[in-house]
Amino acid sequence: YLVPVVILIVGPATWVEKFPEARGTRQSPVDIVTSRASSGGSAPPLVWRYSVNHPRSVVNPGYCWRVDENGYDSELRGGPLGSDVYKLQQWHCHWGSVNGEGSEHTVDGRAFSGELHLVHWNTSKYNSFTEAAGQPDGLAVLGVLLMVGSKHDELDKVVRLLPYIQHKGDKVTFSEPLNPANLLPKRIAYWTYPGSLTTPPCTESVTWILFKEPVQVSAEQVRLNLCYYVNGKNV
Ligand SMILES: CC#CCNS(=O)(=O)c1cc(S(N)(=O)=O)ccc1C(=O)O
Ligand SMILES: [Zn+2]
Repeated sequence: YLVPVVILIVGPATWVEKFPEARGTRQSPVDIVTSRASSGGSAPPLVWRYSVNHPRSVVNPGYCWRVDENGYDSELRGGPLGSDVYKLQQWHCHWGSVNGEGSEHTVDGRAFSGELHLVHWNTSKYNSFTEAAGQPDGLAVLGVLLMVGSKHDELDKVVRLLPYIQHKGDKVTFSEPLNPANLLPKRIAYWTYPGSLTTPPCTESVTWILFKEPVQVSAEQVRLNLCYYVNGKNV
């Protein structure tokens, strides 16, 4: 008695069929092999400024949760970004289906419980986020590795809203003051490399800046993210 087996192959292995960029030469994420990283030499300091008191929207785009900055002003400059100034467009989080895995980047083969991405676009050279997202120097993404530890109060301003965006396309707007700078680690040492979006269209338009120091989130905050992921609600 043969049981019909249907194997649905989705995910990175099939992306190249629909998104040719996915077979490029600067694809992300990568494993950071720390022994092969060169020192930053005389790169200028990386500096950022974010607006705090403006309405933001939390959206369920289907691959995690995303906070839109709604065009309010901000600046990221210096470090590997040359003389260009970048502006924060959105920030989002990647979680795994079980604790202890879920980050996109790994460090010496080690995965973390999640990874926060703050997506900025080059306002010195381009007129819109969409235009910048198609250019090799168009985007700069700050990556923050997440590990289980103490509760993260700033991130909790978003995590507590997740029950209201349980399905793909759901959106909730909030006005509580929030400073994205508080999502970053205290020690700002980072690895940087030219890469791509980690999900389709996998465009090779991202200067990745991944902070070395993980940030702690509580087990409950991981569980809250997982429960929506595990129940197939794609948050
Ligand atoms: C036009 C265009 C575009 C890409 N948008 S994004 O850069 O916010 C992004 C960035 C990333 S990531 N993980 O590379 O930062 C993932 C997903 C998205 C997305 O919303 O599609
Ligand atoms: Zn991301």
